[in-house]
Amino acid sequence: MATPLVVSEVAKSFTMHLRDGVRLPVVANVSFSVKAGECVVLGGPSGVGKSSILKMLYGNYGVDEGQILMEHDGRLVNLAAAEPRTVLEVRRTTLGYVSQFLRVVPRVSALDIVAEPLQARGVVAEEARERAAALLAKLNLPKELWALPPATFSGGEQQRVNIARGFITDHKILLLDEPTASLDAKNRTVVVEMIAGKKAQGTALVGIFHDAEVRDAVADRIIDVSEFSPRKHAA
Ligand SMILES: Nc1ncnc2c1ncn2[C@@H]1O[C@H](COP(=O)(O)OP(=O)(O)OP(=O)(O)O)[C@@H](O)[C@H]1O
Repeated sequence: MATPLVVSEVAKSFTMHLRDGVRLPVVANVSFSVKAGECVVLGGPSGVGKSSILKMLYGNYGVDEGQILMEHDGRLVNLAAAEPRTVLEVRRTTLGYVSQFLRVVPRVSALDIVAEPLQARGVVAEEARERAAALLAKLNLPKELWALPPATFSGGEQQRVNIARGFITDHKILLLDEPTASLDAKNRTVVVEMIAGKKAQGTALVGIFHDAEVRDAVADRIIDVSEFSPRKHAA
């Protein structure tokens, strides 16, 4: 499909249960679409709702109104209304996510953490590990770390393991939450190249990048999330 992701009139507010159920509107009328091979960056000031939109797109946050349409397995799925089982199925094969921080699994090596999403899609262990090793090498993770669980790694080392895990599959839609925040200039450049590679393969990307240089290097379009501020719509 030429447009793998269509977001239509999505609205979200948080209910503060510890404050007498006060409702805090965050975004309203969020509408945009992302074409195959395009990288859309969510911009705007701190607290405007960028991460909340990304979490709704991944199905981590519920959606009050609107639709999040994704082409999955030859059909259209509205992730905003999908059953948890469907959300998990879409995540396995269509929708990838690189979070800001690695979720460390005790006793599992960096190499196996990176190889796991491929094995979950049926690739044999040896090939999955080879591809994981190639990505870790590309991201300059020292080889002596590959067999170790990343719990003791530095912030930038953990982030590179996380990026490798998110980029190893060929998901058609990839969400990136500040993937370069803890990286040095050399590795930021590697990630910019990896994003360009995904675009060339036809992946639709949505990301948050606070680093202006990275943002300008990867973005085809920047959406100012202030446009979706409920206060703006009420005015
Ligand atoms: N789980 C939550 N419960 C209550 N309020 C939340 C929750 N998540 C986010 N918010 C609120 O929603 C608003 C938007 O937060 P969000 O993290 O989406 O902003 P952001 O644009 O990503 O900010 P930043 O650039 O600082 O990361 C903020 O006012 C925040 O306090």
